[in-house]
Amino acid sequence: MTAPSAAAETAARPGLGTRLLRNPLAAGSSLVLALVALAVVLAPWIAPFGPNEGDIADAHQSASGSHWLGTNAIGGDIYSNLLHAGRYSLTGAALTLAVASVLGITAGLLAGYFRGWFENAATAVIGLLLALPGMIVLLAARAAFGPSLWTSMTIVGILAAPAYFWVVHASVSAVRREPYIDAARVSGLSDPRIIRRHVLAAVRGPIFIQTAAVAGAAIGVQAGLEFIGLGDPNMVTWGTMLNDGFKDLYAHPMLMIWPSLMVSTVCVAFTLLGIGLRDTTEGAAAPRTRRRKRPTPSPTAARTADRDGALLSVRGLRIGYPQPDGTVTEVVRGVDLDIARGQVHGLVGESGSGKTQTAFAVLGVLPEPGHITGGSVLFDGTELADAHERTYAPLRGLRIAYVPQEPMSNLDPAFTIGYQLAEPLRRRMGMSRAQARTRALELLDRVGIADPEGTLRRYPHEISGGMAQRVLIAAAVACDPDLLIADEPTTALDVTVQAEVLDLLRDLRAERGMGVLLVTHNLGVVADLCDHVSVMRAGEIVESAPAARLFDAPQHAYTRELLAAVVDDEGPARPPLSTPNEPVPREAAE
Ligand SMILES: Nc1ncnc2c1ncn2[C@@H]1O[C@H](COP(=O)(O)OP(=O)(O)OP(=O)(O)O)[C@@H](O)[C@H]1O
Repeated sequence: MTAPSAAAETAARPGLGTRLLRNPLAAGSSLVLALVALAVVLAPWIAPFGPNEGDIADAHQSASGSHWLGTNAIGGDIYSNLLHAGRYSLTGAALTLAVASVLGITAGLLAGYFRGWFENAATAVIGLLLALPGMIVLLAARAAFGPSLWTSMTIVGILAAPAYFWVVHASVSAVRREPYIDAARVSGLSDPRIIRRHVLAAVRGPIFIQTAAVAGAAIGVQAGLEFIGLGDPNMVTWGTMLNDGFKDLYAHPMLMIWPSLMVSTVCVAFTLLGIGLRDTTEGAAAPRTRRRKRPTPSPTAARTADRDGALLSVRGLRIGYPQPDGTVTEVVRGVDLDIARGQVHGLVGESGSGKTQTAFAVLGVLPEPGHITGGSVLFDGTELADAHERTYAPLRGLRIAYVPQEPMSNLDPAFTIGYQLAEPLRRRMGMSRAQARTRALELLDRVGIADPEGTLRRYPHEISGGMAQRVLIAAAVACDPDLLIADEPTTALDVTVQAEVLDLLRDLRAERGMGVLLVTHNLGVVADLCDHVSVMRAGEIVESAPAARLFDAPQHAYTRELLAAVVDDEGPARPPLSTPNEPVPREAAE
């Protein structure tokens, strides 16, 4: 990750409101909608006449000083009627929006985030709604409940819910795999909070755009329904005005033109607002798409006693992925490892050897449908291998922390660094806003960030990769964890920053006495930091030894192969890539 320019480092991203105002489409359409809304809200005060108030003797008058837009067939003032009608038309559209958004957004969020049976049930119901012939339903409702604007618009809202559902479901399905969502979960935040703060923030752009589209459609549909006579004839709306005007279309075309103009203006303004919103929100808080392992609870394993006082003791860990043909592919096969307090245990091996899967099993965030098929993961006396989320709740983010591989992807682009550091401190440690801020400043200072105050105010795209990794380390150690799991914490960084981050981890380990599980493919990093090393290949640990011994006298042929690849004056290099997942006999050492 290269550092952005200084300008980019200090540039503050304007808020959504400011960006909207800078977009001509969004600003212009918002202005038109605001004026219309203001005029209809103030109708009782600014309209010279009440709704349909008039004298039959004044019927069909042309525009004049007393009737600015003329009068209708019963002498009602058209200008006043337009304003009064707008109240009902806009309220009806708001009702449709409320019903559609509450149903569609809630169902889309829950189905996209939790999946499972709710997703199946929700998609079935949504499919059913899409299959319903809307007009028949509205006609049936009119027959059953009589002419009612509110009933019609509620039904239109229910029928419009799928529009929200699909947009939100698709966005949540994409964002739920983002590392920053995993990171939020690993830091101990609850699902409702992650949905509210991180998922909703990432999908709000599509929701805004959809809202503008549904609002415009609701106004149009409502006018159309009333125009064909499905509305309440006692209520003045733009649709009923169209219906009245149609009766005198040829003799008095203006009776139709004025309400048509209002309906068209509002619909077009909503559509343009949607386009402006799309231009404004896209690329701002849009999630980066990168498929990565996803969290899920883990099942099955035997309970055992605490082993030799180790902080973390893994025995015979097996992880499998069910296949469509009913078999289970095991990607980790019988891993044993122990980590004492204050010890850095390196887990090395080629890409795909199962290092990250092992780390995720300890964290209880294996991606679906992966699960632990055997073995035990004992953390400070608590068995985690078949643990429920309740068991993890007091551990993840508090006693077991995680530093991920790609710093940028693990920070939520929609929130400032300060918010992302302070939120877990407030939620998990019960700190006040001021205390969390002070602690966040201390942490940023501790991890070597030169301008903690400024950094707190920045968004992830305004800091460099090295700073982002420091921020994530600060977040991980914020709650003074007993065990830190760092997955390739320096891979995404350039060499100088790598060295600094390793120094930082070494210092923090010494200060806090944390046990550290360091997942890496880089033997240089292992040599620099680890007390003990386990070498993984094809889902198995082929050699495990104190670091000094492993480097001096490697026992296994594969370890020697790895070491041979890094004996280079240039420094550490990637280990060789043997065939992944090829089973290696444990006794293959020469
Ligand atoms: N979601 C998944 N579904 C099925 N198999 C998976 C999934 N995630 C990982 N695997 C498989 O598990 C094996 C181990 O993957 P893992 O990510 O633990 O490797 P790793 O040693 O951490 O590699 P790297 O250094 O490249 O991250 C690989 O063969 C991989 O294909």
